[in-house]
Amino acid sequence: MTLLEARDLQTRYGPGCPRCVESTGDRAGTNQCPHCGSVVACADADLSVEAGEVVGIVGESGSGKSSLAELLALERDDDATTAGEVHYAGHDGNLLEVDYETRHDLRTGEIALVHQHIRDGLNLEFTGGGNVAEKLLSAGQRSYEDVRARIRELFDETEIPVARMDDPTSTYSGGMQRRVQIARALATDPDLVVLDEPTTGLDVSVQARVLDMFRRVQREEGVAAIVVSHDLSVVRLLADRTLVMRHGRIVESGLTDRIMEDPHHEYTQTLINSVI
Ligand SMILES: Nc1ncnc2c1ncn2[C@@H]1O[C@H](COP(=O)(O)OP(=O)(O)OP(=O)(O)O)[C@@H](O)[C@H]1O
Repeated sequence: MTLLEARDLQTRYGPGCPRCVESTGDRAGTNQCPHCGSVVACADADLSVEAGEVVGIVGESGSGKSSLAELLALERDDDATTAGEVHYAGHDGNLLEVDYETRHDLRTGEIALVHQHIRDGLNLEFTGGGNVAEKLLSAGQRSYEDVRARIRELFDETEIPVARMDDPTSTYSGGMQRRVQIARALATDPDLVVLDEPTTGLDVSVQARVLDMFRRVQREEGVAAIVVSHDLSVVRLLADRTLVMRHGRIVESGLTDRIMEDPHHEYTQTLINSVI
């Protein structure tokens, strides 16, 4: 079953002009319009995600991965002008055009975003449990006991010591903070989790443990995911299918194994050679 289908997604920063899209992208070798100076962070982006599937988005810094991921996670950036369509199973119409309440319901229920920067996703002054509780409360849960029980379950699942749930999140290690973000994202049993650079700021050994944990939970829960990373090894570990972005465009897509073994685009070949 197709969970999410996106067509012609576009995010632009700046005033824009009629030539922005044709003057940027892979062939133009830039994401900045030479006529008006706007940055076309992503354009012409089509993709779909099946239920339970993991789709990776990889590309160098500035290639537009976060911009695309934010559109897919229904995150609004007031600095940006956006266009395109996002359709989601069980909902009519284009989700980029729905009212605030519908967007809020989707984002506290079915679609969860794990931000690249911890501070965008967590309040470090709250306890670890409090960060997860906030999400449960905004999704309508009211019983104190049920909320505490769910937090314990989620801490267990994401391998955070339950005994630390009432400690301020600022006292957690980087790996634990990332786990709290994931626990918070999973709290309302979403169908889709968007992970933006899940390994940012973590040591290599901690990265591996967080990714292994996420892979296990993702499979056990059957939740679909979009994983954004500049690091091909992250996408290789998690993603069934991969999209490669450059200068704000998807330049290659396919099964992750195929992309790794037989990359078609010159840029993908360079990315792969740089990690081998
Ligand atoms: N608020 C903003 N104002 C102006 N330009 C922006 C803004 N946010 C992003 N951009 C530009 O949009 C382009 C795409 O940025 P984006 O963050 O989506 O890329 P990315 O591939 O996720 O990069 P990174 O891995 O470094 O986060 C970049 O050129 C960036 O400078």
